[in-house]
Amino acid sequence: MLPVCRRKPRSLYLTNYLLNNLFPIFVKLEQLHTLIVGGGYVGLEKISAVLANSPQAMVTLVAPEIREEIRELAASNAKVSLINRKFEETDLFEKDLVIVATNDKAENENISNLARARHLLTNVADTPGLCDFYLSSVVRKGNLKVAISTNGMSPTMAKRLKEVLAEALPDNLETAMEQLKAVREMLRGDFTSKVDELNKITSVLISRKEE
Ligand SMILES: C[C@@]1(CC(=O)O)C2=NC(=C\c3[nH]c(c(CCC(=O)O)c3CC(=O)O)Cc3[nH]c(c(CC(=O)O)c3CCC(=O)O)/C=C3\N/C(=C\2)[C@@H](CCC(=O)O)[C@]3(C)CC(=O)O)/[C@H]1CCC(=O)O
Ligand SMILES: NC(=O)c1ccc[n+]([C@@H]2O[C@H](COP(=O)([O-])OP(=O)(O)OC[C@H]3O[C@@H](n4cnc5c(N)ncnc54)[C@H](O)[C@@H]3O)[C@@H](O)[C@H]2O)c1
Repeated sequence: MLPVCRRKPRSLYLTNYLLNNLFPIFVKLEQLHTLIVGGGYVGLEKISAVLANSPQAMVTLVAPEIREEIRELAASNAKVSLINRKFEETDLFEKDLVIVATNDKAENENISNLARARHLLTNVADTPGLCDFYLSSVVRKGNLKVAISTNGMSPTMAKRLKEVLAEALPDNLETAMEQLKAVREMLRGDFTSKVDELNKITSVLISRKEE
């Protein structure tokens, strides 16, 4: 009989990871303060991505010119503030994350250096080499969220894969997750026996090829 939980030796995972060293995390943006610098097309793309995932995120956006769509987002969201001028270093005070998206490459680098000196996690939209983190393409099915990155190689590929995965993942996953949550809360016993039980119940989800 196959064991319920058959993990590959860790070294095999490590060889696969060598190509892409990004560490994926899921961030609670409503507990942080995000600064976006730039209010053009890319500023709009980034604030839309932030709010689509974290509608309660606290966001400040600074730019001398701010697109109308961003103004509309801010008008309907009390946690979004707009500052209508060029970036100043004081904008970095009390921020946790910074997304830099002006159309001035040298200024983007300057802002990223100031942010880095303050140990702020920074994304510079036009320069992957200056980014501490990348935004990802996101597939959402209820509580399930799958984030995709191509290691900066092709955002278009990430966007397409999102569409493929959104279609491939079944819609009833939410019900399955709710039931598993209920089982998880009901299970008694030590941690190991709970993990064994949950793995047994979910083994039907994985169709393994017999070796
Ligand atoms: C996933 C997504 C998330 C989001 O932004 O929310 C995202 N870009 C998206 C779309 C997109 N961006 C671009 C195109 C045009 C076609 C193309 O170039 O492919 C399209 C496609 C489109 O819009 O259709 C242009 C582009 N993007 C970057 C550069 C600079 C460079 O590469 O040098 C340039 C060239 C600028 C120029 O030439 O002027 C850089 C980055 N873009 C990233 C994320 C990070 C890497 C993600 C990864 O690891 O895969 C990274 C490194 C930094 C970052 O921005 O965080 C979002 C998909 C949303 C969705 O799922 O619908
Ligand atoms: N990462 C991505 O997904 C991606 C996609 C496309 C383009 N880009 C790059 O992003 C950059 C911005 O593109 P865009 O289309 O948004 O440009 P845009 O011209 O539409 O907007 C530029 C914005 O930057 C603001 N700005 C300029 N100087 C500023 C300063 N000192 N302080 C604050 N704000 C300032 C302007 O007021 C304006 O709001 C370009 O360099 C482009 O190559 C990145």
